Amino acid sequence: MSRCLNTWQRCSISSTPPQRTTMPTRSPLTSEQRAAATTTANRAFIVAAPGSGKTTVAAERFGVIRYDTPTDLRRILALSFTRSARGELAARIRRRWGSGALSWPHQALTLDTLHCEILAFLLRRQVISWMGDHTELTVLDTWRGQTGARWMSKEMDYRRIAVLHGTTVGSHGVKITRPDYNIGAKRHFEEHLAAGRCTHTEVRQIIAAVLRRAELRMEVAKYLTATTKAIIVDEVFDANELDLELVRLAASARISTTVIGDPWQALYDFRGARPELVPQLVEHEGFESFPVSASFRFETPAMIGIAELARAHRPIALDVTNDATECNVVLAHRWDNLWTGPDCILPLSFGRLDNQTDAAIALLLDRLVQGHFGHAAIYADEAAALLGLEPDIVRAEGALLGAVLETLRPATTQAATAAITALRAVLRLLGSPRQLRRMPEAGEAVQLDRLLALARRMNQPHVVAGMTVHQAKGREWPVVGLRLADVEVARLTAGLKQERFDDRVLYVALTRAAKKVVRC
Ligand SMILES: Nc1ncnc2c1ncn2[C@@H]1O[C@H](COP(=O)(O)OP(=O)(O)OP(=O)(O)O)[C@@H](O)[C@H]1O
Repeated sequence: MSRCLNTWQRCSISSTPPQRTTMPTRSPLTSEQRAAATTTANRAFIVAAPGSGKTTVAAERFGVIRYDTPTDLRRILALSFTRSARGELAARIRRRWGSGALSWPHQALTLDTLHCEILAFLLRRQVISWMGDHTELTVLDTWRGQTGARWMSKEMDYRRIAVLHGTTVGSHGVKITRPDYNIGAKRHFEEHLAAGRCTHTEVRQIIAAVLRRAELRMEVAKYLTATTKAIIVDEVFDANELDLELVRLAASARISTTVIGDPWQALYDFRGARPELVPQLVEHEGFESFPVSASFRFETPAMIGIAELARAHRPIALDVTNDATECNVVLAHRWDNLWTGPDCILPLSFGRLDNQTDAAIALLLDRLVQGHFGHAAIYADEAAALLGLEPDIVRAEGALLGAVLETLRPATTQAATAAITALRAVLRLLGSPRQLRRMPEAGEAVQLDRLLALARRMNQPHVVAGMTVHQAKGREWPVVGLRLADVEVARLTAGLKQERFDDRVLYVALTRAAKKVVRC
């Protein structure tokens, strides 16, 4: 759960100006990278191949604009689409320019956080009003677990969406277009709104409605112009229509606007990414283009060749390894593809948490992942939240989960059944208000399989981390293993096409390796 803060006061230019720090020395960039990072163009479009330094250039440009105009005290905003991408961009900015680079008012944000910030400003200023006159909202990632929420997949189902009636936020029923956790009953939905509670989806719906109305759009433009000198949007091909509309607004408000991306790496279809709209935006708004072509990631002729073949839509055949531990990481499109692989692959998640037993087993996985790799499993915090637990407390009491893992070690069905009983007791000890209910037979079989999969991995001398391509985006390793379904092998043989989503996933997977990519 994230609290939507009203950041107007924090961002107001009338508040304390940021500390001026000495500009650090810049690292060597290629002439293409330098031209892109230092351009004085007010609208810049940096289009680049994988490993050619998009994030490097984004971080460089952040500091160039931040430190080269000391008289303008408005913020520089580095924007990306997911928390992990935002984290990577912020880390690169700090590494390049020091931690002061992101001191107030300068920020690295997700687009979703920017939407929340704009909404909070509009509510504070009473440009629009929320049910119950809330000016601060609790913005959830999902409706899941909230009163009235259920999984909706049938086209005949209606879900509630947030709309603007005049300048007041209300709700409306619409048919389901994609399956998700939603609220169908007007009463439940509006009770949440009246309590100041919504998800990022409702925030996006309201901001989209605001931007469609000229007088309200003008208020957003005024807010952004008053607070923001420049925006730098990394991975712009992951933007949805609303994100692109905000970019358009910033550019037309004369805010320095830099967008950076590679059309081959657009992966966020589930968030409504519209990569095909980026060229139109760039052309209509008169962005100056800066290609960045030389790749620094690929250290071997084999990797340079694979990246070239992929972009040229030519067939690719990968070597197969029988020993996945020679890889630094193993990637797959879906979590299931990793769990059906060799036991030396330890995937960092089982995927979506559908019930409390899923969540409890995810905590066991977290304990195992922490032990092997020294960091959390993916969705571990969500698992704790679903069980009504604080992630820090779960981690502090890790020995309890460690003991449950030990009961699993014999890797038998009896051991797995005993582990579930032990897990119930541990959740009670940790203070979980939830109880693991008995599941239907099919569900229980899935959970026992998961526990046995954990047990087999506990008994491996070496394990290698497995993650999905979405998690790996923006990152790199020396040797990368891929778990491919037959249909994906066929796609590689046929030659990848940029306009196919599944092919772009394969492209991102192939291009994470510096030295070698193999099938395993
Ligand atoms: N001019 C340069 N000289 C040396 N190394 C560089 C240079 N520019 C980038 N690199 C290195 O190349 C690697 C890839 O850079 P970066 O991650 O910025 O590329 P990217 O285009 O964002 O990658 P991708 O989109 O494929 O994730 C990094 O290890 C980075 O440090």
